[in-house]
Amino acid sequence: MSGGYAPSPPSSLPSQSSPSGNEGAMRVLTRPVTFVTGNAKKLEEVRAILGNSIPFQSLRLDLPELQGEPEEISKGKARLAATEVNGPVLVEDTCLCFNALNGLPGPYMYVLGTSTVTSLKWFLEKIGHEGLNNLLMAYEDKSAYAACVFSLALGPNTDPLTFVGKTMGKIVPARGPKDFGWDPIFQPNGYELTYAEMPKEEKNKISHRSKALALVKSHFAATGYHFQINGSS
Ligand SMILES: O=P(O)(O)OP(=O)(O)OP(=O)(O)OC[C@H]1O[C@@H](n2cnc3c(O)ncnc32)[C@H](O)[C@@H]1O
Ligand SMILES: [Mg+2]
Repeated sequence: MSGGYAPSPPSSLPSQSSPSGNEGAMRVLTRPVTFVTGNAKKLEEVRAILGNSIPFQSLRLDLPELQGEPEEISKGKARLAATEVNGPVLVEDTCLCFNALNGLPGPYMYVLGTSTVTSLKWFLEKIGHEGLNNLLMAYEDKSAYAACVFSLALGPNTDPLTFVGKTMGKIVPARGPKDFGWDPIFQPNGYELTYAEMPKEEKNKISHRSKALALVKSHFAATGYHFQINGSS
């Protein structure tokens, strides 16, 4: 595990308390939220976007992903992560959706509304940026969107909450550094640069990830979770 917080006490389940008796129930978390991912670049972005807004640490773990609707994949990952960590966790699942493609077969593609959603980790490894472009060769419509579903589970056996962020754009031949997934082939609407060509701070202002995380931050602000970590109040 990495992150700025000391090792956790054994109990991590959220508890309910109402210290003054008239403020309603307040959730006390005895551990920071653990962001679980196998992807170092995602972690970099999440760290940069969250800053110090939520006490969090990270755990590098490649969780198995059940296929299904994006929210179900993300929730499934959160349930596995919460059991693994035995505490509050945040996970996310990202997908890239091609509006022109509908219902390509295979276990790693499924249809969401009118778009085809792919498990791009697998797809990227198999066919690369050029292959992804080629999928759209026969279509004039190159429009696409990047979507991100974060799931927050406060502990094992709790129902995860989901937060969705979406950024519209188009698929273009690869431009820019190739160090993060499909960033070189996604050009967000209103920009002449691909995600990969943009300065990181710029991507983090407009990305699917930052939009979903803005909702996560609002949730934390609105629910008033109280972190009581290692005796701190
Ligand atoms: O452990 P997890 O968090 O699941 O990490 P992952 O790399 O498996 O991530 P996903 O299943 O969500 O990602 C599907 C693919 O999309 C890529 N990806 C995710 N977010 C991206 C982003 O913001 N820009 C470019 N590629 C991204 C990622 O590298 C994978 O190849
Ligand atoms: Mg994954």
